Amino acid sequence: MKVDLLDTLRHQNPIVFNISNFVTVQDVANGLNALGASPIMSEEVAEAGEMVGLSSAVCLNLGAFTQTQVEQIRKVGEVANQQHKPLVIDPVAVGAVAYRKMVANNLLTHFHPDVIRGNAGEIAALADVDWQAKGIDAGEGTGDLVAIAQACAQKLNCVVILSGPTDVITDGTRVVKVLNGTPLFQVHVGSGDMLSSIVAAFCAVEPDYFEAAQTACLVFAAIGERVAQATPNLGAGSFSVQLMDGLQLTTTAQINAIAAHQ
Ligand SMILES: Nc1ncnc2c1ncn2[C@@H]1O[C@H](COP(=O)(O)OP(=O)(O)OP(=O)(O)O)[C@@H](O)[C@H]1O
Ligand SMILES: Cc1ncsc1CCO
Ligand SMILES: [Mg+2]
Repeated sequence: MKVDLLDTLRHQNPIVFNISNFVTVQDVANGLNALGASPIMSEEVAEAGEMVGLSSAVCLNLGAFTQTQVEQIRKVGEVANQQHKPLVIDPVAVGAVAYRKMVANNLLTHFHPDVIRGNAGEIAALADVDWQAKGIDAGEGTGDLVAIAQACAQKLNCVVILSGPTDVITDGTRVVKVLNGTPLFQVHVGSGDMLSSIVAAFCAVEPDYFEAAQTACLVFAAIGERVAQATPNLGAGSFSVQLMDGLQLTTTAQINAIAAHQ
């Protein structure tokens, strides 16, 4: 696990272009900025080419799109592929809303993502595995999470992160699990969106996207775990503030000291 990539990221300060959702856009911008990347957002299809051109990675969040935004998402994904910029997709709630799954599957015929990051309900839906997703949350299922993540990665020929209490990262064959984290992530809407954009930031500084994805998961989960441990009785509001501080201030040595992965 290349935790030192965090120092590279902070040194390079890569621009990450995000199409975010209106619910969590502030978290995504500030999370990236606090960690050491440079976020930029846009809702205008006419500037898609320039936006991708100035960025070192792109993250497309499918959290709350209109039909106009779907056109923009498709254009940005196509341009990212043409310009060989790393492309991360966050398929929010595709397991809970049939329309979203149809839109996501259609988008995936127009461009190829390098990494897909979702919870169990979302990754199961993209892999066509039976699962009871609950809105934006993972929901419940009985399937083997590693097998589901691998099936999704093989089907879509990309790296897949199936996040949750344990994050599963796979390229379809190799599998790494990140065991760090805190249940407080679940009481802050947008934890997943932040992680997806941070995955893109690591892909900007590490061309092996399997490595970039696992490092992003470890860094994010370990920082959350560390801030949760540091303050007893932390609640949802203070956790999100402490998490921002942690993203900015946590060192690679502090992450290495608690890193738990297999
Ligand atoms: N119970 C838990 N214990 C430890 N870490 C967790 C737990 N649940 C989620 N996480 C961590 O929270 C982060 C976000 O993952 P999660 O699977 O919750 O995304 P999500 O469902 O898309 O979230 P969101 O609704 O915020 O978009 C990951 O770093 C993951 O490791
Ligand atoms: C709550 C919510 N609804 C659509 S997107 C979103 C934020 C989590 O992605
Ligand atoms: Mg999510």
